[in-house]
Amino acid sequence: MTEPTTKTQPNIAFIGAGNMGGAILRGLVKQGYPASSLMATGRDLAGLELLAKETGVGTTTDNQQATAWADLVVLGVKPQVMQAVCLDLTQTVQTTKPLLLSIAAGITSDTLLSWLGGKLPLVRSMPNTPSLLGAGVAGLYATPEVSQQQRAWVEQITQAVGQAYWVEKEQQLDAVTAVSGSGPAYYFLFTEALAAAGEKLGLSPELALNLAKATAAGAGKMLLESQDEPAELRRKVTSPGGTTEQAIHTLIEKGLPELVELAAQAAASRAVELAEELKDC
Ligand SMILES: NC(=O)C1=CN([C@@H]2O[C@H](COP(=O)(O)OP(=O)(O)OC[C@H]3O[C@@H](n4cnc5c(N)ncnc54)[C@H](OP(=O)(O)O)[C@@H]3O)[C@@H](O)[C@H]2O)C=CC1
Ligand SMILES: O=C(O)[C@@H]1CCC=N1
Repeated sequence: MTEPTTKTQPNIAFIGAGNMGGAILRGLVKQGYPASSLMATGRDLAGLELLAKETGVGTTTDNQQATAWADLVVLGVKPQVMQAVCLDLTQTVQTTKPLLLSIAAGITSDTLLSWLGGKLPLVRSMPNTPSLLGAGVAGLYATPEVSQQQRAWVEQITQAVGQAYWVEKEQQLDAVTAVSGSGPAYYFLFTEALAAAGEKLGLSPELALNLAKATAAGAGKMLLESQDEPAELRRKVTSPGGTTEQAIHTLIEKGLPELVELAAQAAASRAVELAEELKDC
């Protein structure tokens, strides 16, 4: 067995560097993480070449080779291919005992470890794509085998691309998925809908989209930077008897809060379903 390393900047292999894994990897490179300590794998050689050119990281189609080199292995493939990827890595990880970091929705640590051949230090993370811009947020859950040093690695990497929050119970990651993992898509949908509404009110498509996008970005910045709670920020836009009041009244009367709750419940339920579907496939 390899001795646990005390490195402060571990070698990190991304097994799959697509939308999410690629966002974290690019975020790390932007934050100055040494490219020589990063490696990405995939099946598409041309895509890997482009990634290597853009970021300077090492690339390979050989998952075992990347895993054997790494102190920390990010499992960044889709849930549906995770089992095959893990089974192929069993011997390597049981020999070198790296820290595993799964970003897959749903799949539990028990299932992942059963595919990886038994006990290993494993963290499950639920990140989101704004990580690409250093504006991500992730929920993290660690299995008992994860050392303090390994927790520190995960925090360092996660905080290089955004905020990191540990959860006590693994199940809570499904709620994190429903709120922040999938969440960017909800805000994008709202922006699309607001832009479409602007068009219907007579704006050009370009202007309507620019207004909706800039408003989402400005509101997001206020949410992060203001001392006020969201409800207070909303109150400050809402003049009594004014225009906002009418819009907010319509959104609430037509059930936006209930709709959001239903959507989040659907996402969390899907995470549970995915875990069940994939457990024995
Ligand atoms: N997208 C998101 O917003 C979020 C996604 N996640 C999770 O991240 C994971 C990946 O999702 P996402 O990034 O969207 O998916 P993508 O399809 O964008 O990325 C998956 C990557 O895996 C690579 N891949 C597929 N098979 C293999 C293999 N056998 N060996 C190595 N690499 C492989 C693909 O590259 P190639 O085609 O070259 O093989 C691809 O780049 C999922 O488990 C998802 O639940 C979590 C939070 C947010
Ligand atoms: O849609 C998905 O399943 C993944 C997980 C969270 C965001 N994207």
